[in-house]
Order: sequence, then C-alpha cells, then structure tokens
Amino acid sequence: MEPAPAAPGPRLGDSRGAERAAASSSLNPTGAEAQPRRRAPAVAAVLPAGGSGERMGVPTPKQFCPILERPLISYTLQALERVCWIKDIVVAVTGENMDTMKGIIQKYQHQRISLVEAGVTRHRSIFNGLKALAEDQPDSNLSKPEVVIIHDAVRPFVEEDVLLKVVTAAKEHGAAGAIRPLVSTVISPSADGCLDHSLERARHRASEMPQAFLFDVIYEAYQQCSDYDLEFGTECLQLALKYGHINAKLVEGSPDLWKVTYKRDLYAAESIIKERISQYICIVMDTKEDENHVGHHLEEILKNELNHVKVTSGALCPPCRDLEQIILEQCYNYVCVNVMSFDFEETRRLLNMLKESNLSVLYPVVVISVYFLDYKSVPFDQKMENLMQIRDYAKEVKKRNILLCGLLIYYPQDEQKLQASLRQGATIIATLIKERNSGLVGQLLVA
Ligand SMILES: Nc1ccn([C@@H]2O[C@H](COP(=O)(O)OP(=O)(O)OP(=O)(O)O)[C@@H](O)[C@H]2O)c(=O)n1
Ligand SMILES: O=P(O)(O)OC[C@@H](O)[C@@H](O)[C@@H](O)CO
Repeated sequence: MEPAPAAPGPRLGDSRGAERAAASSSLNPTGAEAQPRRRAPAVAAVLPAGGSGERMGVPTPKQFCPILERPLISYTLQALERVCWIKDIVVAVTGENMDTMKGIIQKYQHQRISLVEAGVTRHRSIFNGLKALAEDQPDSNLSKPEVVIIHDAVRPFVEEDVLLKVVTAAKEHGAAGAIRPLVSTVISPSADGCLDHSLERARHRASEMPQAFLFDVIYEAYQQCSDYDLEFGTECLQLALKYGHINAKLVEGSPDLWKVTYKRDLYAAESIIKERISQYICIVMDTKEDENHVGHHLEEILKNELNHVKVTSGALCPPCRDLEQIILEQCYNYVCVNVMSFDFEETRRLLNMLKESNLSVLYPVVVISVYFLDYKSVPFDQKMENLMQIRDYAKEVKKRNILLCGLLIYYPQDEQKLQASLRQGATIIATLIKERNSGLVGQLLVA
C-alpha cells in the first residue's frame, strides 16, 4: 500500500536527519563512522516544467493537465514541499504559462517556489533554473545551495527517501541519479532500418529522476556545455561526466518514479492518486459509545471487505476532538450514518467541519450521507423531501471539492436481511470512494 499523503519521513534539515545523512555518507563498510559528523547541506530543487507535452497529444502542456481537477505539476510540488530540508524549489515555465503557474501556486498554497523562464529545450530550462540559484540577483531571495536536486515536474510520485538517497550520494560523489530496470530491451538499428545489435538488458538501466548534484559540479558543466548538448541532450548525469569527469552514483528508485509522457500515464497517475486517498475511511455517527449502533456493524463489514484500508469511527458530539483529529490525519472519505431518520443535520455539521478545515483544497473529499431506513414498512411521504435537499447541498459543497451523495440502506428487523443490506451498502460505499466520480454528486443511491 502506497503511503497516503503523509507527514515527511527522515529529515535532512533537523539534527537527526542531518547527522544520519552526513553519517550515512561517511559510513565505512563496517558501519562505523569514518569521518566526523558534518553539517546538513543546503539543498534546493530545480523543476523543468517548460515543455509542450507533444507526446501527450492534447493542447494543454501535460504538466498542467488535470488529475482529479488539479494540475499534475501541483502534485509534484506537494511531494517536494513535504520534504522540509529542501529550502527552495525553482520551477522553469514558459512566459506564456507564467500566470497559469502563479495561479496554481496561489490556489494550492504552494510554498518555497520561485519561477524562472524556461528554455527551448529541457537542458536550457534546467540551466535557467541553476542560474537563478547561482547568481545573487537583486530581487531574489534565493541563495546558492551546496546540493541541487533536478526533478522533472511531470514525475509526481517522488518520495522523501529517494530524495534523501540521491542528495546524500551527491554530497559524497558529486552527482547521483535514480535508476530503474529496463522494461524493454534496448536495440540499435542499422542505417537500413534493421537490427544492428541489442544491449544485454540485465546490464543496463533506465535513467529516471530525481537526480542530485553538488551545485558547482552541475552548474560548471552547464556553463561548459556545447550548443549541441543543450539542444539535443537528455541526460544531466552525462553532462557531469563529460564536463565534470564525475561518475554519478546510481540509486535504485521505486516503480512510481516514472515520467508522465503519454495519455495512458495520466490515467495511471490518476488511479494511483485515487488509490492512495481511498485508504482511510471514517464512519461518522452521533455517538460511538453504543456498541450495537449499526454504524459499528457497517464499520466492521467495510474493514472485512476492504484490505489495507483503515476504517475508523468518529462522533459528531461537540466538542468533537476525535473527528477533528481524523480530519487532521488527512482522511478524505466520510460516511455519515443516520438511523431511522430523514434528518440532514448531522451531515451538515460534518460538511461545515470539513469546509473549515480546508482539507479538500488538495484532494476531493467524499462524503456519503447514509440513511438506515426500514423503507419497506415506513411509508415515503413528504419526509422524502428532506432527503432530496441533498442535491442542492451537494451542488454547493462541490465548489469546495467535496463530493456529497446519499445512500439509503434497507434496515429490516430480520438480522439476516440486515446483514445482506449492510454488505450491499458497504459495496456501494467502497465503489463511491474508490471511483470518486463527480458525476454521482447529489445522487441518492439505494442498497
Ligand atoms: N523546453 C523544455 C522541454 C521540457 N521541459 C520539461 O522537462 C520535463 C521532461 O521532459 P518531457 O517529458 O520531454 O516533456 P515535454 O518536452 O513537454 O514532452 P514532449 O517531448 O512529449 O513534448 C518536463 O517536465 C518538461 O516540462 C522543460 O522544462 N523545458
Ligand atoms: O527525454 P525527455 O525530455 O522525454 O525526458 C527527460 C528524460 O530523459 C530524463 O528525465 C531522464 O531520462 C533522466 O535523465
């Protein structure tokens, strides 16, 4: 199970992380410390985001293509911002996309971001980012870092551990980069379009991102770069080798480091994000104390049906500390349970808590207002009107990226029938959370 949007892991910035990073780079084979502990390096990141995304085949440059109605680049920025020891993040975007980028930074409250003009090639964009860090520019609060991370803006799934690894390795070797096993064999065609030779796949790797460099190493390499390299090159590690005579340290990366290039990559990225934010569900009920509350039965069935998903319960009783804590833990899925009631008040209170928390700024929050009703014996009359208000309220909270819908679950006296409708209800709830389909907003489903 991939981590949900979580708090940062080991840190380079604080004493523990700095010592661990310094120590790990100075460890000798015996694991004993070979050198005195060194201070943590100042680290900045450069994100090339000036491409046009031709291979994506859509008018919008892929770094601005939406995933769950949020631009792809915002996920990458969030991933880097989660790392507290990266002090500056420099993003290279084209002049025509500068306002778009500024709007994204403002809307999603991104921090530590500086923008520079992109170049006509990826290497030139990266070079512009490095220049912004190198030169003391009058209106810039950027300072030259000891180590610089270079990471494509279209690789959103970068975790702190691989960043720590490449930075630690770069501090020791001068350059480092993430690699992955090749999926396909690399072949070399002859001039007449036939196979000339193939490379032994096991002895080769794919160069991915993030990469990290001692700043002076990569900056001097770019300054010496030929126009051909700047125009046609695709590999920063090669520049460090060619111009800095440094053999970068290669670090095995995780499968999720891939670059969003084709449309299928966007679908894959959306599936991964949906899966990650569906890992935590909270059953909200007016009280938790009553063990026989049907909400607890629903909680147990969801736990049994959904592997690796954390299901908890929270009460709306004021002042409600545990629900506030659950929101703070970034739970993006809430099932508000009403028993033999058409009342909408509980759901309304939950929605107000969610709106005040700003939890839905980064990811859509799913709220399912569940009504346990013995609707085969309780006549539907004007009370049904109460439930229909869900449609209007759902339209309102959708503007805050909260996806609200209703679910009637049959609540018979017969225990066996109740278990069957609970299972049906749990299946519908799991699907709503997993799919996060905004087309179902305001609908009232029946289990
Ligand atoms: N002149 C350029 C070209 C690319 N990039 C960035 O470099 C990263 C990786 O490049 P790539 O996947 O090739 O992006 P595009 O060039 O946009 O894609 P395509 O080749 O399909 O047009 C992307 O974040 C892209 O925005 C950049 O900053 N400046
Ligand atoms: O070549 P493209 O511009 O598609 O993407 C750049 C990639 O080549 C690059 O990110 C990795 O291979 C690591 O250098």
